[in-house]
Amino acid sequence: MWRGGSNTRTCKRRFFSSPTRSRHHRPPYICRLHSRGSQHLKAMAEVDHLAAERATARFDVEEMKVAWAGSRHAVHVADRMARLVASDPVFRKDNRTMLSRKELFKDTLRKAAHAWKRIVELRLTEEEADLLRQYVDQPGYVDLHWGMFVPAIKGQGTEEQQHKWLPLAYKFQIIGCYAQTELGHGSNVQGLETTATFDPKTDEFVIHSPTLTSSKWWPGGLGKASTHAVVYARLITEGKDYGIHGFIVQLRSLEDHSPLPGVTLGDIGGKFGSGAYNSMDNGVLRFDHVRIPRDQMLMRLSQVTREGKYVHSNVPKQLLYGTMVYVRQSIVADASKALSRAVCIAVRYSAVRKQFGSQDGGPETQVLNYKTQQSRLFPLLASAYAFRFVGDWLNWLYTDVTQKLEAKDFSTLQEAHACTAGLKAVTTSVTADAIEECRKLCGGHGYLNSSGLPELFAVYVPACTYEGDNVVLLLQVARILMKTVSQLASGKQPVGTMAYMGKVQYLMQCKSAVSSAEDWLNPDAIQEAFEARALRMAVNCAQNISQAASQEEAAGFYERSPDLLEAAVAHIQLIIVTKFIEKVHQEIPGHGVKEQLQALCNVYALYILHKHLGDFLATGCITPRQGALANEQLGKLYAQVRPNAVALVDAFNYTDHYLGSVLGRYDGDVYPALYEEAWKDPLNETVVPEGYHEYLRPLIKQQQLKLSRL
Ligand SMILES: CCCCCCCCCCC/C=C/C(=O)SCCNC(=O)CCNC(=O)[C@H](O)C(C)(C)COP(=O)(O)OP(=O)(O)OC[C@H]1O[C@@H](n2cnc3c(N)ncnc32)[C@H](O)[C@@H]1OP(=O)(O)O
Ligand SMILES: Cc1cc2nc3c(=O)[nH]c(=O)nc-3n(C[C@H](O)[C@H](O)[C@H](O)COP(=O)(O)OP(=O)(O)OC[C@H]3O[C@@H](n4cnc5c(N)ncnc54)[C@H](O)[C@@H]3O)c2cc1C
Repeated sequence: MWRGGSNTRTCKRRFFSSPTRSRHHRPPYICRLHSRGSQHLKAMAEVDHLAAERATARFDVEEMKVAWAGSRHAVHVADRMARLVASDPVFRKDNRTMLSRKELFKDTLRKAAHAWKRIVELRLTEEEADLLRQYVDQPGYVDLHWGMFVPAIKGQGTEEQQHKWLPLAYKFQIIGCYAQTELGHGSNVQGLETTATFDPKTDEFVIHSPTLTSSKWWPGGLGKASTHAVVYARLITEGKDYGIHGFIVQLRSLEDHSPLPGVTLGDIGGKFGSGAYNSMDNGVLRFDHVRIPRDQMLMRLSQVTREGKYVHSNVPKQLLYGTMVYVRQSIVADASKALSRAVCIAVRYSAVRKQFGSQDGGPETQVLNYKTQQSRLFPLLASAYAFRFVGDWLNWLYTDVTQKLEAKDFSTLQEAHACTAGLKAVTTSVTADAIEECRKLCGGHGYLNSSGLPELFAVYVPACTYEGDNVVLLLQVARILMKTVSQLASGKQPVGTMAYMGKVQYLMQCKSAVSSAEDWLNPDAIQEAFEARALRMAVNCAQNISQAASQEEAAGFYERSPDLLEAAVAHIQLIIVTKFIEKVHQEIPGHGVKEQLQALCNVYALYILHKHLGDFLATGCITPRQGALANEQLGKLYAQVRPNAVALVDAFNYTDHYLGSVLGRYDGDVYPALYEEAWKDPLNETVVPEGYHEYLRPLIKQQQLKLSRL
């Protein structure tokens, strides 16, 4: 209903199975040991500046790739699609930040059309096509077409409507977007102002923008590309306002792309950063009494009859928000991709970059060997893995809930909302901050566009806002937490990710048994501390709300909202830690793979504990001494991660094309690439800059003249 270091054996398989593979898929250093193809390998090894790093890895990188991707099949498909994109000149993106907005938009249209052509020519499956688009790596109208327009019709359209509209969308005979947000309201969906008034005389809805603030504002793909939109508007029939509903509205002519009568359309203007999200035509849309047939109201959840009678099916009205739930779930999966890209760049570059001599006057130190660099970078590496696994779990939850909804079982709707909203908020906030941290970890060169990090940040950071502002979403989680706490007294057993709250008697008074740094390696110790912290924070909030506002619960919630945010974050961090622990408990094949994931899981959990030590201490879950022991163990774990760091990012299996970073190159040959890249800047097209004769020469001459007069 809602739908919308490697061993030689693996090296041999990789290398000889694919002799034409591109530079960024060079086999690991250890492959040099293999006799066949040794000349080729030797030539490559000469430029593999990270070879020594790869040789220190204590696990099977190929098997880690499988653990990361989810299956051998997933590695294989991703590898094929990534190489297909990387080898196609139309998909080049190294010049993107130097294009004007118009050039960039046209380039996006060209890439989207070419991607579609390749998808059709090669008869790619849906999975392959999704991956291909992902590796093209340029935000554009297709994201909204496939990511929101199609899912909205699938989730909210009747079978008849799906039958009519989906084939058109699947073949790109129409291009659609998701037009919900308005100039005046985004977070508050119930506050939207656009109206859809039923006219029984003509059996049509009249779509209208009554005020400036009711202009649709932000929808991606709306500005220039879309021919259709799912428009959210207040349904008015028989003089009554029935609130927000979805409607399929044609916006542009299918002949010449001009706006239809009564429709005003445009792009809302340039956005943060060069290149970046400016490839997307986020748009503005106004309606002046535009008429659409009645059957273009999405009628799966509720209907308007020919006579104008409103009928609501016997389903929760929140199903209207199903497309957002679907996309929030995808955004969580996407967070681990963005974070792992940034971390891959920062880890490789930190292994290449050297600063200051060693104590004994020997060679300079790799910056990756500085403990401060490790303590900033390795938690981010661990977070990338943590988000990857929680994203997989969330995808499972989403599929499970969808199946239940099909069977009219709505019991897990709240769980799906809380998990998608909360995980979307936490993973995107952490990822956005982490990309910026990776930029700083790369020093000055990280600030160059050619590092890939400024653009990655600029593209990623709106994820904290779109599909629900993160604060607004965390407050939704907090509300559900407060509801759950209030139900504990009545003996109602919480379920799903809230089940731990059922252990309230124990968790409210338990004391951690940790007495040595190693004790923090015990997953039960970690789990208990995180559960106790989350529950105690939630219970404290609930108590404060009831004490602070004896008159109104809503007023108390409002007063305590900053604390509630923190309680929601604690609950979501518990989910991430729990899912990572569960993952590590599974059977994981490959030499050393499980051990590495275990270490990363501990890094993730103990880093969060260290960062939020105040919460753990204030709620009395652990003592200051136990907090210090956790930090001590964290230091030991960083030392354990260090020799594996480069191989752990190699396991993401990203091509140099996808990374788009001279600092993150697979071969680590950073300096020639940086040097070469600089000369490509349009400013270097002429030796003497444009403007010299107008502005520089007269200035210099004027000063010279003044001096000569002295
Ligand atoms: C690899 C691919 C990756 C991504 C591909 C896609 C590309 C993405 C590009 C980005 C495009 C961006 C698109 C957009 O931004 S679209 C617009 C998104 N807008 C929002 O997210 C708006 C946020 N606001 C809301 O969701 C709601 O207004 C809000 C939930 C905040 C409040 O809603 P409302 O006022 O109606 O409700 P209440 O708070 O009073 O809650 C009432 C009850 O409903 C429950 N609830 C709320 N939401 C949901 C839901 N989604 N599902 C289920 N239940 C929900 C809530 O818990 C309350 O329950 P109770 O009554 O039991 O308390
Ligand atoms: C790049 C991008 C792409 C987008 N694409 C689309 C799209 O395709 N389709 C579409 O319909 N929309 C789209 N949007 C719009 C997006 O969904 C909204 O911007 C988003 O939901 C946030 O709403 P807002 O802008 O109204 O923020 P506001 O709600 O105005 O937020 C402003 C501030 O107020 C705070 N705030 C708001 N309410 C509360 C509250 N109750 N309690 C505490 N604090 C609060 C927020 O935390 C924030 O700090 C896009 C936005 C961006 C940036």
